Amino acid sequence: MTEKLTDLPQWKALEAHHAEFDKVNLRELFDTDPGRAERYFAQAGDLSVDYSKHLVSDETLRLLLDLAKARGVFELRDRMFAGEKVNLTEDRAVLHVALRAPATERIEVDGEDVVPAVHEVLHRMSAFASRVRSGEWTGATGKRIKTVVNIGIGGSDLGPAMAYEALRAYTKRDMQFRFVSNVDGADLYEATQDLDPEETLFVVSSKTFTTVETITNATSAKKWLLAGLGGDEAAIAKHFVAVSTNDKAVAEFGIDTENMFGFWDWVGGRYSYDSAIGLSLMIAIGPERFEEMLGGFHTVDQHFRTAPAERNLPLLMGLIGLWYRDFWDAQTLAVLPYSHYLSKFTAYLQQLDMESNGKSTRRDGEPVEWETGPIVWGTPGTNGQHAYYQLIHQGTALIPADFIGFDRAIEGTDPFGQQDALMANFFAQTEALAFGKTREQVQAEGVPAAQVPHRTFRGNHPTTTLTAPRLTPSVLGQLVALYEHKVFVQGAVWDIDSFDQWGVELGKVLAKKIEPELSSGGELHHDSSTNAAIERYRGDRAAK
Ligand SMILES: O=P(O)(O)OC[C@H]1O[C@](O)(CO)[C@@H](O)[C@@H]1O
Repeated sequence: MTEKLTDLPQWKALEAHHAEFDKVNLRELFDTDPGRAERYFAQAGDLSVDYSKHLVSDETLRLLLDLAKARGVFELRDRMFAGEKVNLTEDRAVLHVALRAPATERIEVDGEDVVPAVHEVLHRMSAFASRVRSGEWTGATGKRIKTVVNIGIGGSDLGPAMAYEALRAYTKRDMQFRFVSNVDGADLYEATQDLDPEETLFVVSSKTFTTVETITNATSAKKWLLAGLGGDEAAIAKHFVAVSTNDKAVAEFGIDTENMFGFWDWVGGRYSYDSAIGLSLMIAIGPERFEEMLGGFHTVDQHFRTAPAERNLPLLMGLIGLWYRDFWDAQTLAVLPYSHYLSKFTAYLQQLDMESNGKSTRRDGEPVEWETGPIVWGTPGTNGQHAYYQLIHQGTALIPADFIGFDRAIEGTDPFGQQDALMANFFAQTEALAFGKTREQVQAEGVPAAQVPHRTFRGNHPTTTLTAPRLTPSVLGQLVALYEHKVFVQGAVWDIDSFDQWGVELGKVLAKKIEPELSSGGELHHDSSTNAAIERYRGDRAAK
């Protein structure tokens, strides 16, 4: 059994440090330390991170790094990279890093080098994507494919959907890409109602190929296709491909395993969009761009693996997040990208972070006695500024926030030159959050006395300023890898298994039980609230 986190001297030192530090504010920290912005700055690949607007000092960082060392974060990192089974509860290796390893690298799982298989699948994906893009791959009636519909959910949807949106400027504009995830029939209906089945390709993405939502949507999509193509079952082979680790279930569903792109149980769903799960994305941006993206991931993998602790960005970001979560009782983390293309980035991070670190059981099965993963939320700036930033500035909660911005717009996407207006807000917000506006400053502006308290900003709200020259496929890969490894660092310190997700099971099992009850009219055996809610539903359902 590992030593309890809160019993460690390093933890206790941080508690004592926090008690002292609590009284310090960012104004003072900057006033008394002119070198702060320069010192609290690190880079990984194209990513620059200024963490000086955090409630940390040299001492805080030293103590946090001590904690990481005491917790064996580096050892666990090395074991992950070496293909050891660090996903304890599922007895699996955790090797998303192998998905972006160059062909020259060797990474073994159970004595077998997995890198050649990764590249073999990438080659098949590239060949297929190129055929669809060029029109060489046609539908059953000989028409070229104009729309690709990805059917998947969770990691089999959020990753490709987020990355498609992020890299939209690099996509093949004479094709359309849609992402269907919700078992609500409206999702598939809206995605297909204006499509021609002859020109539509479905990519059914599911690691397990048993996920109810995905199989339900894929079954309905098959009906839609067959209805549109005169019921010719042979057409399925030209309009359906699968991405999965489960070839048996793919074959049973009726998709030829020749048209299946595989991956492996050592790729977690939320860590999978750089595997074959990214097939629809690869069709959209092309194999070369996809490769650039993988290169970006790899750059940050290497950084995480080799950069010294004091400059190691995933480590620093993970530890600073933990500082707020465990010592300042900050319950949430806002991730605020100043890029319209990153509109789905925070939703993607929600699964990455919350499904990984939303745990309360230690690796040895005992309950944790400290806080674990934060609630991750946020939408792109500047929209959020006109909605919920009020609470960040003047509410009562402490909300650390990651601000993500770019020095230049993607070529051709800002024809009227609005990038400075966007980024002025980016810089303004982190400045306002950190330093606020004192009562004296407000008074000096001649504000009526009654309004002064309302127009005062206490400041001292911590933010990370993360920038890159431009949003490219490589930079997207770098960003995602940064957050993947940050989540890893936190899970390692918290002593939880960041790679299982048992918490999603109970609801799934109950839904399976309840679905037939909704139409059967039989006796119900739930609690009184659930029974009554189902009865009301049955009544309304019968009335329609
Ligand atoms: O790819 P699959 O097997 O359909 O799973 C989809 C998602 O469902 C989950 O298992 C959660 O229910 C996620 O971890 C996963 O990304």
